[in-house]
Amino acid sequence: MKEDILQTIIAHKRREIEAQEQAVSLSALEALLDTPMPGISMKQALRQSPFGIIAEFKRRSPSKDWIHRNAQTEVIAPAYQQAGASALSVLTDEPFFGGSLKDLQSCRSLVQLPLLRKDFIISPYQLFQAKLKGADAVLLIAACLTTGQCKELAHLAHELQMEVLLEIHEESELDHLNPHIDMVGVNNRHLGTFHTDVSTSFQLAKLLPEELTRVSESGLSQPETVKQLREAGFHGFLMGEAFMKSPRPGEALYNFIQALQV
Ligand SMILES: O=P(O)(O)OC[C@@H](O)[C@@H](O)c1c[nH]c2ccccc12
Repeated sequence: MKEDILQTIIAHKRREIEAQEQAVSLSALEALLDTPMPGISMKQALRQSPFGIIAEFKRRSPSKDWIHRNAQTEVIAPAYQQAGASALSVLTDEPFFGGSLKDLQSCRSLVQLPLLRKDFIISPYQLFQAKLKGADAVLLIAACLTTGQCKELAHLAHELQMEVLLEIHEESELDHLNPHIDMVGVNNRHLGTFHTDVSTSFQLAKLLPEELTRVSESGLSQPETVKQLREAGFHGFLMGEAFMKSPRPGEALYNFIQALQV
């Protein structure tokens, strides 16, 4: 039987949060935060850009292993901004993606773009961490949450002045939509099996609510595909590996944006 990697990651995540909470309690974390101030709007940035690329900082993944082992935020984040990214997605999961909250915090000090905390968020604790480290938006993955949990977390994210990107992979997960969702992302990769197919986005496009900012995620590498997705109604395009596998991800993004213009 194929092991479902998502279950493994979530089990790990629960233990990780438990340990973190033991070191610094939720109320201690809350006390560190003054009245939350609005962040930089990711949905606005995506709507305003003719390109809408959300460039991801990702060192490794369970499906590809190491993509860019020694990647440094100090080099890549400013280069992404310079190249024309609309927002940055920063993986903060350590064991499976080689990221950290430090990476997020570092990116905050380096760029003025909206930052998405990309992790497997299952607890309010992680939302406080995200805000404290400078996130403007958080990812909530429908496959990891009940509709009730999703609503509670999205509501808290808004209270903390962060926007919410809800990730879905199939039509049935649209039941996770609630009034606190700002953006809906269609992940072309199934998180359990890693199978990636861009037609997932094209198929779900017609079912996504008009008022939400729409993002297509994963497995994107061709400018032509991104152009077609835009025509299908998407505003944002979350891309990691296509750039990170290059020794100079900023340059790879620059070239990609050039190609979108022809
Ligand atoms: O590297 P890619 O194929 O361009 O994919 C980026 C991003 O969509 C992917 O990293 C991702 C989408 N949803 C996730 C949830 C958790 C971790 C990672 C992801």
